Amino acid sequence: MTDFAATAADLDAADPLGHWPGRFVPAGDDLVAYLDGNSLGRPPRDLPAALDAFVRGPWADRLIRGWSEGDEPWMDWPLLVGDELAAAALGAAAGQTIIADSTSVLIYKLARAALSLSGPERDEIVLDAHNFPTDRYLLEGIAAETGRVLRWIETDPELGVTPELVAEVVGERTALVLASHVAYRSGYLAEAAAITAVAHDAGAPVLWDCSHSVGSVPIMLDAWEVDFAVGCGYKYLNGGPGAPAFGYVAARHHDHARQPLQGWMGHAEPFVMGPGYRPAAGIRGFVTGTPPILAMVPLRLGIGDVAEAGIEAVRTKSLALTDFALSMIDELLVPRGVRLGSPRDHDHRGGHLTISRTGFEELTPRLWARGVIPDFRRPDGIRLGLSPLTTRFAEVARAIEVVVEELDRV
Ligand SMILES: Cc1ncc(COP(=O)(O)O)c(C=O)c1O
Ligand SMILES: Nc1c(O)cccc1C(=O)C[C@H](N)C(=O)O
Repeated sequence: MTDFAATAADLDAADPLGHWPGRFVPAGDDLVAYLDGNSLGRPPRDLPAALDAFVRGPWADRLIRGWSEGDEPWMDWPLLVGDELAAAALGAAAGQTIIADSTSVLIYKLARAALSLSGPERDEIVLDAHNFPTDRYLLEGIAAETGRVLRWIETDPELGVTPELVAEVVGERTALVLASHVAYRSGYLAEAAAITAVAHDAGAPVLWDCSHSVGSVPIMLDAWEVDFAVGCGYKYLNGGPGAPAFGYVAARHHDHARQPLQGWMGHAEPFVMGPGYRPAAGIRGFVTGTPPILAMVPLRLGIGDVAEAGIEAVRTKSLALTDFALSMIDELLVPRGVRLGSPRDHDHRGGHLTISRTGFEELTPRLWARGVIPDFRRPDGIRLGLSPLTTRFAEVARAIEVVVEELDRV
């Protein structure tokens, strides 16, 4: 039998990103393994000082003048921090990304903006039947609001969207395709460039939900000719609970796509406070209300961390972590009746793995009680989220050993 603890120690010792977990605030002594950084990332050690500096500096001193004065007036932050993320992790040129709102709100805004590009003859919204609930629910509402219908991509829940499946359902009635770059359950990594091309061949724009890839898997929005994209700030970007999301709109759509939440901060002249709405030029027209500046302080740190580590190095570590977990799953869990619900090949594997077995719903609280923190996704999946900057191989080894111990106890 393989000595996985020893292998993990070797992998940690040789890991070029091995110092990164030490740059995050340590958890209490009862935490054995945190395998949920794909749901909520960890706080960087520098964060308390950064928050303190922001509160005492720009906020306390500058007060309302902070919006318009200083090196980086807060009015600029949605675009400024958006550009920092675009450079670090999105493969997008400046001027196309904002930080604002939640992912759900940005899905609404950008899906409606995408639909504003076509006429009523394009009456179908194409989406993955197994996409994250908020994506499905939002588009259900948008379809009802705009007199369109949903057309489902019938994905295998243990895989995800493929160019072939998308090609089967798009056509001259397609107004929009929405899909997740990495599937929230299976971790399937979609071929974003190929799927975008399939949608474009049918004359439809694509909105990518990159919540489970941003900060973990390299994204090339410009090169893939993506139209719209969104993603969470609190997962691999470690922006903290409820961190604002990012929204990307390709420059070619700025003059044509209209988003529906016409707030004063997206107005061409917000402080004129005039009678009618006139969108600001460029990506600023996709901002709605006052930007969550305080919440961008941790997000900026997280984006800076990804930039410093390098997204390619992050991806290399991510694949090494999932490779290692897979070797343990195959040797220790498959013989105990566990099934892998995630793709094996690197080209289609995101940053997390799902393992399935009846009884996992009851097992999850027992793992949490022992300080091993993955999450459970119905009907029978335990999701092992392996966030490259914060997860050690030793944690993976210990977590899977605890799963084995708990399975053997039953
Ligand atoms: C694919 C995907 N989209 C969106 C969200 C969340 O959106 P929000 O932050 O608005 O809750 C999540 C996770 O919660 C997700 O996994
Ligand atoms: N966003 C979450 C939240 O606000 C509370 C608890 C969990 C979450 C999640 O991140 C769910 C997650 N997007 C998922 O992939 O299941």
